Amino acid sequence: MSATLIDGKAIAADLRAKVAAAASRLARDHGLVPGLAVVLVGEDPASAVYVRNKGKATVEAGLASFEHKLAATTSQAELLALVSRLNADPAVHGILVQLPLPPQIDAQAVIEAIDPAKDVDGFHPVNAGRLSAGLPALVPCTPVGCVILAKTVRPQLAGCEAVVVGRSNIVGKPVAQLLLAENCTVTIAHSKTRDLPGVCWRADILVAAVGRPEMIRGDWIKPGAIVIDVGINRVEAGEGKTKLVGDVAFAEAAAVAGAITPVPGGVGPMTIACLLANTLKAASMQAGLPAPAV
Ligand SMILES: Nc1nc2c(c(=O)[nH]1)N[C@@H](CN(C=O)c1ccc(C(=O)N[C@@H](CCC(=O)O)C(=O)O)cc1)CN2
Repeated sequence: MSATLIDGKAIAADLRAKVAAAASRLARDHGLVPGLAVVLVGEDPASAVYVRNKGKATVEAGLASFEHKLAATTSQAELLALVSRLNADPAVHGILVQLPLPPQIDAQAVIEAIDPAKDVDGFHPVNAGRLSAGLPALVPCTPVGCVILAKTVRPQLAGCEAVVVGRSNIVGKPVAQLLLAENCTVTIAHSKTRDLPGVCWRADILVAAVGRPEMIRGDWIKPGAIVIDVGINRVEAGEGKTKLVGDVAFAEAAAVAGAITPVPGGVGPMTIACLLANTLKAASMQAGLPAPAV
């Protein structure tokens, strides 16, 4: 392996510590304790772990955590009623409904029911629109984490060729917008892209957010590129065991890239750290205070 390993766990810990320090100043100077409500519907084991980790990280950063666990049979109307109560609750500054949701619930309707000012996931069309217009917004956590990680290697991204593989509303599109805001030349590639290896090979910064285990091979990567792997795929590891792999074939890619994020321990931990930062920002904005720099 010749690439520098980008240590998402350490960078996320540093961001969480900065959020905790800013939260403590907010409480001391303004008596304001940012509150984050996380809603879990159903018993998906991975989602339950993520929600538990979010609650723990929230409390550790000195923020208030409100957890709502609903049965897998919860109706859309029941979930919308809870969102409406959280929108009206002054102790709740951020609302996150864990995805995926059970099939009887229309996730987009739920996202659109969240007050955009409390939308710490940054998924509401108002926030998505503001991001694409270059206006201040609550920005999705995983994409912000990707850009922070890339900038630890190359603080000035202006002029870089960036290729984002994946066009989801949650990662692909917002990360492309953020890279554009950094003055990168951005290509969004997807399942219908012709010559995907050739497109990836153009990238100084390659963001893989396609959700297919180890799809991006080492010989698709330009020597020296920064590779940010958003994929978290659980695959068979033999003898009845499983392991997590990203969307990038790590060992192959690490032999040619300049820097690369591992899975686990890369982008994943940044998602929760950026969620805390968004909650702090949302609480400050709702109180008419400037967003603390973290
Ligand atoms: N409402 C939302 N739902 C989901 C989001 C989101 O941002 N908002 N993202 C993902 C899940 N997610 C947070 O919710 C998340 C995923 C992964 C990690 C993480 O730290 N992963 C570790 C590995 C964890 C493991 O062992 O399984 C890592 O990559 O090191 C944190 C948060 C979908 N839903």
